[in-house]
Amino acid sequence: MPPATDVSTTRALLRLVRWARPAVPRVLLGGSATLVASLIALAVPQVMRGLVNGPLLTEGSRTAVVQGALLVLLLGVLEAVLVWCRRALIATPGTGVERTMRTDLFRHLLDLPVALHDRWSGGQLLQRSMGDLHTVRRWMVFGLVQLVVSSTTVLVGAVLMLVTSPLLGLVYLLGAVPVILLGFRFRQDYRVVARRARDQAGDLATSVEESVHGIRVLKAFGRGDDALEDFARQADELRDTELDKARAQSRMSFALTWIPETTLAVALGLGVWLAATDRVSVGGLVAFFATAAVMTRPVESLGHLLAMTLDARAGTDRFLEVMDTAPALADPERPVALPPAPAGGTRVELRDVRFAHGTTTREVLRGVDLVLEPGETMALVGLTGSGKTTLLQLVPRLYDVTGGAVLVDGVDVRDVTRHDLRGAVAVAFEDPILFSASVRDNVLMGVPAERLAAMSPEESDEAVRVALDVARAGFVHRLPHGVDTVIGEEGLSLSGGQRQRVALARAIAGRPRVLVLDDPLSALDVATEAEVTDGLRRVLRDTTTLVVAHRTSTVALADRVAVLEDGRITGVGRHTDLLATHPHYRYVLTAEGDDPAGEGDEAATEVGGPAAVPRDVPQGVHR
Ligand SMILES: Nc1ncnc2c1ncn2[C@@H]1O[C@H](COP(=O)(O)OP(=O)(O)OP(=O)(O)O)[C@@H](O)[C@H]1O
Repeated sequence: MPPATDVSTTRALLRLVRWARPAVPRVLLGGSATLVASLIALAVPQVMRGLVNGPLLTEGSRTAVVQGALLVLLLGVLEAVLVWCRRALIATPGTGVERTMRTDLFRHLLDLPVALHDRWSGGQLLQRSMGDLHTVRRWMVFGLVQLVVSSTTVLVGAVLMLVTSPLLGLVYLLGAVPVILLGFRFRQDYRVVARRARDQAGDLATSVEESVHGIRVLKAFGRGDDALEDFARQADELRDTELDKARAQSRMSFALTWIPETTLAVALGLGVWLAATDRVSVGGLVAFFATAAVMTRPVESLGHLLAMTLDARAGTDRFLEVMDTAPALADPERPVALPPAPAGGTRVELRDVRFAHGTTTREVLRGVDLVLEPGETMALVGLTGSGKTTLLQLVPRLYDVTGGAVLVDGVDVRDVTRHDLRGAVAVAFEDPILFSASVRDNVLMGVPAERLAAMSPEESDEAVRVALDVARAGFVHRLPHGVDTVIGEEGLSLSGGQRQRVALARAIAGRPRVLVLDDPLSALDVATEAEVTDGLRRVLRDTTTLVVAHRTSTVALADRVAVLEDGRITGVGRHTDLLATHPHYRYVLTAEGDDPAGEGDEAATEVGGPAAVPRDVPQGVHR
C-alpha cells in the first residue's frame, strides 16, 4: 500500500481541524459506518469458507446452507444500510465547513494591510476562496473518510489472507513492494503539479478579471487579439499541467490494478496446487479469493484518493498562506477610546511621520510635521509621485507609519480600534469604487453600522438626500429608479464625474469628524467643484478636512495649503501667501502634470531618490 501522506502534508491538513471541528462528530459517525460496511464485506468470505468447508463438503445439510445464505443476505443488507447512513451523515456538515472557511478567509482579507493586494492578485484570491476551498471540503468529507476506510480494509483483508493461508498471503503481499515504491514517486511528482495547477488556475482567473475590467482599453487600442493570445497561452499551460496530473494519476492507478491482478494470478495457480495437495482447504481457497475480490476496489481507489489528498494539500497550503499572513494593522491589545468630538471640531496632527512602502526601503515621507486645526480645510499640494496619497492613507490607517505618529484629537491612531477610527475618519479617492448595489446603499455604506441600525427609514433617507445634495449629485434623482437604481458592475454605468460625486456623498453621509479627500473632484468642472466645496463647508462645518489638490480652483477654497516636497512639508499657509513666497508651490501649481524629464515620479521610483524638483526652481524650507 502506498504511503498515505508525508509528515508535512499530515501537519498541514491537521490544521484544518480548527474549521472542521463542528463536522467531526458526523464525519466520524459516517466514517465508522463506512468502515463497518467494509468490514462486513470482508466477513462475507469467512462465512463462505464455513459454508464450503462445513455443510457443502461434509454434512450436506440443506438447513445449514440456507442459514449460511440468509446470513450473507443479512450482511449485504446491513452493508447497504450503512453506506446509505454514511451519505446521509456526511453530506451536510461539509458544506458548513466550507462556508465557515470561506467567511473566515474573507474576514481575514478585510483585516489584511492594503499592501497585501500588491502581492496577491484578485484572481488568485478568488481561486483561493472558491476552487481551493471546494477541493478541501470534498477531501475532508469524502477523500479522507474513504482513504481511512480503504486503507483499513486493505490492512484487515491482508491479515485475513495471511491467516487463511500464510503462503498465498505472502505471495499476494509481495505485490505491495513495487506499489509502495511507485507510491513514493507518485507523491513527489503529483504534489508539484497539483500546486502548479492551482497557481495557474489563479493566474488565469486574474487574466479574466483584468480583461473584464480593462475591456474598454483593450477594445480602444485594438489589443483584443493580444489579450486572447495571452489568455490562450495561459489556458494551454494549465491544460498541460492538468494533463501531467492525469498522467501521473493514471500511471498510479494502472500499477494499482495490474500488480495486484498479477500476484493474484500467481496465487491462484499456487492455491489450486495447494488445495490439490491438501495443504489448504477448498473453503480456505474460496475465502482467500473472495477476500481478494472484496479488496480490489479499495486497492484500486487508493491512487485516486492519494491524488485527492495531495490536491487538498495544495488547496490547504494556499488557504493557510493567506490566513497565516498577520493582519499588520491589528487592533491594539488595550485600545483607547477616541475622546468625544470636541465642539469646534477635531484636531489632526502628523508628528515626524516617516513611511516606506513595504516593497521598497525608500522613504516616501521623511519626517512630515503637519497640524490640521479643528474644523479647518487644508489642501495638500505636491508634485506627482511626491507622496500625497500615501500621506492621506495614514490618517484612516490604511497603512501604518514606519516612524513618528498620526494623532486624532491627541490619540495615536494605532491606539484606537480600526472600527472606532474608521467611524471618525471618512475617505474619498480620485478613482471612486462603487459597489453593485443601489445608490442609497452605496451612500449609506459611509454611515457606521451601529449608527445606521439606530436610524429610522426617514432619517436614513434624509442622510442620503443631504449627502447627495452636498455632493451636487442631483442627477441621481433622474436615474430610472432614483436612489434605488442599482449601479456598479451589475447595474447602471455612471460617468467618471457622477461616480466621484456618489463616492463623495458616501464619504460625508456619516458626518465624519475628519474627511480625507484624494482629489475627489478632479472630474468635475470648476463651477461644480466650487459648489461642492461650498456645500461641504456649510454642512460639515466642524469636520476637519485634508484634501489633495492639483488645481488652483481647489486650493483657493481651502483655509490653508500644505506643500509636500522631498518627503517633507516645506510650507504651510494661505494660498495667496504661498504663491508669493514659495517657489516650489508656484511651480507645482503652474506645472502640475508637466513634470519635465519625468523627474517627479520616475526618478523617485527608478533611481530610488525622492521626488526631484526641476533645477531652475530654488529649493528651501518655507514656513
Ligand atoms: N503600493 C506601493 N508600493 C510601492 N511603492 C508605492 C506604492 N504606492 C505608491 N508608491 C510609490 O510611492 C510614491 C508616492 O506615491 P503617491 O501615490 O503617494 O504619490 P502622489 O503624490 O499621490 O502622486 P499623484 O499626484 O500622481 O497621485 C511614488 O513614488 C509611488 O511610486
